Amino acid sequence: MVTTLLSLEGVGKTFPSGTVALRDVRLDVRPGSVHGLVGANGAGKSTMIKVIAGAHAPTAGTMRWKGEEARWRNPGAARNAGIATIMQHVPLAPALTVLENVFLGSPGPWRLQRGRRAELDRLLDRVGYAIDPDAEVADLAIGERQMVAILQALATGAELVVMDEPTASLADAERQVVFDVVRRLSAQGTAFLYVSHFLDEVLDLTDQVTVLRDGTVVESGATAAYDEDRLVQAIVGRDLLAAERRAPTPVETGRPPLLTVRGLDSPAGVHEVSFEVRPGEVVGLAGLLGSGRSEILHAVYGADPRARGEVLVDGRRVRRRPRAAVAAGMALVPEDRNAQGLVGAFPIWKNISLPDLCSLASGRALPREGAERRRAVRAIEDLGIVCPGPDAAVTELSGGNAQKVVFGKWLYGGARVFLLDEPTAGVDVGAKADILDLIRGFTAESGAVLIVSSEFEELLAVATRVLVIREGRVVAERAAHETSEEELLMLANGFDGGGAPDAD
Ligand SMILES: Nc1ncnc2c1ncn2[C@@H]1O[C@H](COP(=O)(O)OP(=O)(O)OP(=O)(O)O)[C@@H](O)[C@H]1O
Repeated sequence: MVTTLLSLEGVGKTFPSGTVALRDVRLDVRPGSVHGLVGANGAGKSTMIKVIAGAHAPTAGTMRWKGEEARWRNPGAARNAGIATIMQHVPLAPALTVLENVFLGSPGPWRLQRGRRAELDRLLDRVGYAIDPDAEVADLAIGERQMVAILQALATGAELVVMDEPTASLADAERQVVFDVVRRLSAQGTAFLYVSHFLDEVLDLTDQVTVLRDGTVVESGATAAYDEDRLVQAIVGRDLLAAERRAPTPVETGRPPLLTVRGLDSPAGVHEVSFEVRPGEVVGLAGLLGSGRSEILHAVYGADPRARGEVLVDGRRVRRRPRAAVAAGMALVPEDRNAQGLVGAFPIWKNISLPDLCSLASGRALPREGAERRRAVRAIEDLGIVCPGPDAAVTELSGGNAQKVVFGKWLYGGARVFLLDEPTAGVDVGAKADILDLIRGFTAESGAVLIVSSEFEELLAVATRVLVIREGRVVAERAAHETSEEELLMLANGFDGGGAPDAD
C-alpha cells in the first residue's frame, strides 16, 4: 500500500534571475489527507505549487508520485497523472454552462452531453452539492464558481487537488460549503494541498501542515500540534500581535468633517447613503459580499458615472470624477488590484510613483528619479515588500508582494482621504499588522479613512466607527469599542441586536 502520494525530497528552484525561491524542500502528502501549506508573502508557496503542477521544473531535488520519480514535462503531464490544481483566479469559461465547464479538461467529445450529465450527477452526489448543470458560469456567484472548479478537478479523476487560497473572496457561508466538500472528499480518499493565509481555516480543516519561510520548510507536522500563535511564530519568525484592538484614538468631534457624503444613490446598488468622516477618524464599512460596500467607495470616488448625490472634502463639493477626487485629496485602493494592474515592464520604483508623477516632478517637466526611488525604498520598508530592491521587475514578485506594490502606489501621494477596499486581502499575517499600523498612521496625521473589509475582526481593530451596510444602505452605526464581531455579523445579515429580523 502506498503511504505517500506525493513527496518532495530536497527540491530547489532557482529562477534565471538568480532568485532562490525554494531550497532543499521536503514534503510528504498522504492519500486522503488535507495538507495545509502556509508562509508569508514571497515564502515560495506558489512556486512550490507550480513545481508540483508541472508549470515549473525544479532545479534541484526529486519529486515522487506514488513512489515513482516524477518529472512533469508540462502541466498536462501532472494532470494526467492525477494532480489537479485550482488557482486563485478560477479560469472558467464564463460563456459556457456548468456542465460544459466541468468537462472542459476531460478527454473525449464533451459535447455529447448525455453521458456527461449522468457523470455530473454522480459527481454532485459524491460532493453532496446541488447546482443547475445548464446555468451559465457568468451568472454564478463566486462561491458557486469555486465549486465548478472543484467539480472540474474531480472530473479529471484527480487524486490530489491543490488549492491556492480557495476562500480568498468567499463569504462565510460559501467557505463552509468548500470546507464541507473538502472534508467529504478527503474521507473518500482524495488528498488536498491547501494554501491559505487564513490560519483559523488551516487549523480547522487540515490534518497536516507545512510552514515555508524564505523558500525552506521551517516546520511540518500534525496540525493538532499547532495553535495560531505557534503558526504565526513559524511564518514570520517572530512573535506578532496581529489585529490587536487598540484603544480608539480620540477624535475631536468639534472639528468639521473632512469627508461628507450626502444622499449618495446609484443604480449599481447604493441607496440614500449619507455619512461624515472627521479628521483622525477611520470609519469601517461592514457588510457581506454583494451588500454594496465596494460600490459605495466607488461612488464616493466618482468612479461610478451613474451615481447621484453630494461628496464634499473639507466642505468643498467635489465633482463626480476620479480626477476631481484625486485633486481634492482622495485616494482609492480598489479591491481588484490585479485588474488595476502593474506595468510589468517597469521596475517597482516606477510603478509606485506612477499615479503621482506631478508632485514628484516638483515644478520640472520630468519627475526626479531620486525622489521616485526614495519613495519606493520607503514603500518597501513600510509594507515589507519581499524583493531584491526597488529595481526588481514587478513580474518577478510573489502575488502578495505585487499587491503591496499596488497599495504603495496610492499611499504616498499626499492624499488625505483614503478609500480602502480590502487593503489586506492576499497579504500575510505579518504584513497585515504593518498595513493596519500604516492606516492608523494616516489618521494620526489628520487624514480620514473609509475602509471595507470582509474580516470584521480587522475592522474593529482599526476603525473608530463602523457603518453596517446591507442592500446598499447604511442600516446601523456603532462605535467600534461598543460593538463586537458577532453583533456586526447579525446586523449585516439583517438581524437587529435582539435577534429579530429588521423591519424594512
Ligand atoms: N517568475 C519569477 N522570476 C523570478 N522570481 C520569481 C518568479 N516567481 C516568483 N519569484 C520569486 O520567488 C519567491 C517566491 O515567490 P512565490 O510566488 O512562490 O511566493 P508565495 O509564497 O506564493 O507568496 P504570496 O503569498 O505572496 O503569493 C519570491 O521572492 C518571488 O519574488
